[in-house]
Amino acid sequence: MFLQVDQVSVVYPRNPKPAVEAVSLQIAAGQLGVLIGPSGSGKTSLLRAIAGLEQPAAGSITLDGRQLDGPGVRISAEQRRIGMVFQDFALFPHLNITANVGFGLPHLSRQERAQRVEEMLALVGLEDAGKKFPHQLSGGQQQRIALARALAPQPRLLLLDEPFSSLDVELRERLAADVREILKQTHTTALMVTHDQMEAFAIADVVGVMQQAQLEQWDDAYSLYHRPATRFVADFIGHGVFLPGRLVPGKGEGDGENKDHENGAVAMATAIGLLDAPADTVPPGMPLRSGLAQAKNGTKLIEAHTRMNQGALYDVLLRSDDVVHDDASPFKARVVRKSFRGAEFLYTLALEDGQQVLSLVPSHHDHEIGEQIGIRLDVSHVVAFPRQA
Ligand SMILES: Nc1ncnc2c1ncn2[C@@H]1O[C@H](COP(=O)(O)OP(=O)(O)OP(=O)(O)O)[C@@H](O)[C@H]1O
Repeated sequence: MFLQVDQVSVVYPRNPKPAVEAVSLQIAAGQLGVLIGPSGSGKTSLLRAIAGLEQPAAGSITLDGRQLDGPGVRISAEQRRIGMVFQDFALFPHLNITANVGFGLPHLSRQERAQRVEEMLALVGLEDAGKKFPHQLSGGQQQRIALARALAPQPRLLLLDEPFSSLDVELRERLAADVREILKQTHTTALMVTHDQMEAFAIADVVGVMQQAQLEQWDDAYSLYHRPATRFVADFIGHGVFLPGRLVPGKGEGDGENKDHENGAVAMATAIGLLDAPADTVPPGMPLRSGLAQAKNGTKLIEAHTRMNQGALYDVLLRSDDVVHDDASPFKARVVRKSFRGAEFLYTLALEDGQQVLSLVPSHHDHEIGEQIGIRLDVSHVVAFPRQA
C-alpha cells in the first residue's frame, strides 16, 4: 500500500489519555481516504502524526515504501514531502497569489517556477488570479489557492484538515467535488478530515470512523453503511434505530427433518417480523465460529452466529430505508413525526408496543400525524449487536 499506518499511537505531554490509540489504515496510490468522527476523537492528531508534526508514541508509518516513523526511525516533517491544507486557508496575506503558490518551490529556476504556478492556477480554475492578494479573493477561491500551493511541490501525499468547514454549504459541496476531481487528475494520494458525513461519502474512496482515539472502521462508504463493524459506527452513520430482536431457528436449505440443525440457519425475530439471514452472507464452507472470532469490538453480525446462540437477545439495526411503506402490508404503525425532505418524507413511526422506527417514504405518500400506515421490512443484511444488559 502507498500509505501504511500501523498501530500508531499519539500521546501528548501532560495528557495521559492517548489522542490516537493503535490506529492502522492503508491508502492505495491515487486514492482519497476520509476520516470522520466526533470532536476530540483524534482525527487531527492522526493527521499531524502522518505529517511528522507529532512523533508517534508507538507504531510505524510508511509512505511509498519508505519508513517515516517506526522503532529507531524518525524522518522530519520537511523531508516527508507531504502537503497540507487546513480550514483557515493559511495563505500569506502580504504575498500575491503567484508568490503564495510558488512559495514551496525555491529549488526551481525562476522560469520553471512561473510555469508550475501557471499550471497550478489553471488546475484550480483561477488562471487570472496571480497578481491579486488573498483578501481580494472569496473564501472558496482562497481555498483553491491553498490547494494549488499544497500541490505545487508535487507532494507524495496530501493531508487536508477540514478544508471546507468555513465555507457555506453550497460552495463546500461544489468545492469538495472539484477537489476530488483535481486529486484524481494529478493522481495525488490524500487523506482528509471532515465533520460532514455526506461530504465524506460523496468524495472518499475509503472512509474511516474514529471514536475516542480509535479507528472503529476503515472501509468503503457502502460497507460502513450496510455493514457497520461496531455499534458506534452503526449509530454514527445514517438514520436508524435499534429494535430488540431474538435469534430463532431459520429456514434451512437442506432437506430432512433436521435441516435447520444441519446448516445452522438462523433468523432474527423482531416486532415487525422475521428477518432471515440470507444464505449468501455466510461464505460457503466457512465455520461460523471463525466468523465470530473475526468480529471486532464485540460486533456480531447475525451471520456469524450458530444455533448455540439461539434465544439470545440482540439490538437489530433498522435503517430508515429498511422500513418500507406498503399499503398492502397487514403490519401497521402510527405516524408520530414527519420531516419533509423534498423527494422524501422521513417518518418516525410508533409500533404497537411503543417502539419507534424510521422510514424514508417517497413524498407523494403524504400521511397525517396519528395515521396508521402499513409497513414491511426490506432488509438485505441483518446487522445485530448483542443486547447490552
Ligand atoms: N496539543 C495538545 N496537547 C494535549 N492534548 C491535546 C493536544 N491536541 C489535542 N489534544 C487532545 O487529544 C484529543 C484528540 O484531539 P484531536 O484534535 O486530534 O481530535 P479531532 O477528532 O481532530 O477533533 P475536532 O474534530 O474537534 O478537530 C482530544 O482529547 C484533545 O483534547
